[in-house]
Amino acid sequence: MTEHSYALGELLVSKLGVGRSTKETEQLKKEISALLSLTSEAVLVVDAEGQILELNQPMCTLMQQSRLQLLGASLLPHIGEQGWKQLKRGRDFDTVVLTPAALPGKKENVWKVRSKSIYETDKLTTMMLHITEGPAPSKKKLQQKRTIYTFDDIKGNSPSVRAVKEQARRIASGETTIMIRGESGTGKEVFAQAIHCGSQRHTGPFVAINCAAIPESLLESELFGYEGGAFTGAKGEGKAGRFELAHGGTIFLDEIGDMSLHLQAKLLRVVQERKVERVGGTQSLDVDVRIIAATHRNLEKMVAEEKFREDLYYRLNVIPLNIPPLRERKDDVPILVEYFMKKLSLDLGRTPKRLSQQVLERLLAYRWPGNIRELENVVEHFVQLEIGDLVTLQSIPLQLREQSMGHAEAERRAPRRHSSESEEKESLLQLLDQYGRDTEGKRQVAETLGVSLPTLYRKLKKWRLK
Ligand SMILES: Nc1ncnc2c1ncn2[C@@H]1O[C@H](COP(=O)(O)OP(=O)(O)OP(=O)(O)O)[C@@H](O)[C@H]1O
Repeated sequence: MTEHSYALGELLVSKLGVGRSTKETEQLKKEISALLSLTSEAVLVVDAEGQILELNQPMCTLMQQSRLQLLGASLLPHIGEQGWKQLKRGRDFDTVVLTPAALPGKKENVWKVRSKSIYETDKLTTMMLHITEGPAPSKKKLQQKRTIYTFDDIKGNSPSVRAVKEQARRIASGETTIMIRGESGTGKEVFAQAIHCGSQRHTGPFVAINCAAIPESLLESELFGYEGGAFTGAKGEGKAGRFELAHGGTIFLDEIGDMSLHLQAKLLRVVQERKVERVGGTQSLDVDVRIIAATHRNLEKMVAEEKFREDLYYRLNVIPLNIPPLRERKDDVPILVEYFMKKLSLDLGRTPKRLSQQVLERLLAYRWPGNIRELENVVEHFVQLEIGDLVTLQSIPLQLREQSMGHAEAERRAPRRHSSESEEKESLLQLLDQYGRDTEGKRQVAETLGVSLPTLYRKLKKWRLK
């Protein structure tokens, strides 16, 4: 036992030892100290105000302070007022996930705290806390658990979103092919999922494929499957394509405008006949699928330039659904912020934070080139990195600091905007200027926009910004 652990919280014993003789108190002191030193788990005792009465060495290591510094100090600076309230609200042995005040090099970690409270005539006197530290669950992990979106999950109250939701609800129950148009991150896949859920096919599979994210050479076999031995590296037993996998359900063909003319021809056959032929195969398989396609590209222009087949365009564009970009429905920003704040805080075991008026104004003035996906990322940044309860201008991400402009300025610039495509180029240029054009800069731009690095490179190539 160390010299310090003998000190064993004079404070603790002075509380627990009330009414005992000095000898008994001394004995109790030693026993508690010995007990805590026996475990390699981090354990802490606090009083009803959060003052640290006793703790063991593993707890000191976790808090990165010496025992002398911690004894008698308050726990509140380490877990925040909100964290303390959460703990006091929790029931005995519940696990409460708290964000510790940033410890050097451990910004992303959380504390899982189990507690046992001691009362004296209904009044809380002491709390025993057992703490384990671990990484916060990643957003990716949480998204893997994500269930499929329904219309109720599509947030936003602006007239344009209400209208498109209403239109989507009406067409969901049919079998018609749908073309969803909208910039990256506006929620095209979210709408496609909601339509699937609102259709007769909701018990069948929803299969999505991003035609821009998969190299041309692999896309064909991904979509249509292949027979064993069709090419070098092909699995012996062959593989079903996404169309086969979507049998009885819905297939979502994202970024359809990025498909090569060769594959467009193959796709046309499936769209017309609902039959697929695996690569290297000779038989046609019937597939019962509803097709929802999506793109952010100007397909009409592509058809005029003979980059997209006209016949396929008409086959796919039976019912067009246009999702407006976020900058055209700024009324939705506060609603979406609140929604993501609640959802991500819950997912990540954090306490929801409020936004200062200035931060809200910045969010409203920003142009959101990455749309709702970017907004979700910004809110996640607040949840993960802001320690206090209030998000202030100091903790907003870089792109909001430098790119946003006042309302008046935004209004003044609005009429000069061109098509959404050249908007995209302009936004990319701004972000590249901001983060730099080296690999790290590009990685940050991709993260800001919520797209993968290959997608960003594709966009840069498209706009000759490489
Ligand atoms: N109306 C909405 N309500 C709630 N969340 C939304 C809404 N729209 C989009 N999202 C969120 O934004 C994220 C991006 O949406 P989605 O993947 O559907 O965009 P997209 O338009 O298909 O993008 P891309 O073209 O880049 O594939 C989703 O993960 C979802 O969390």
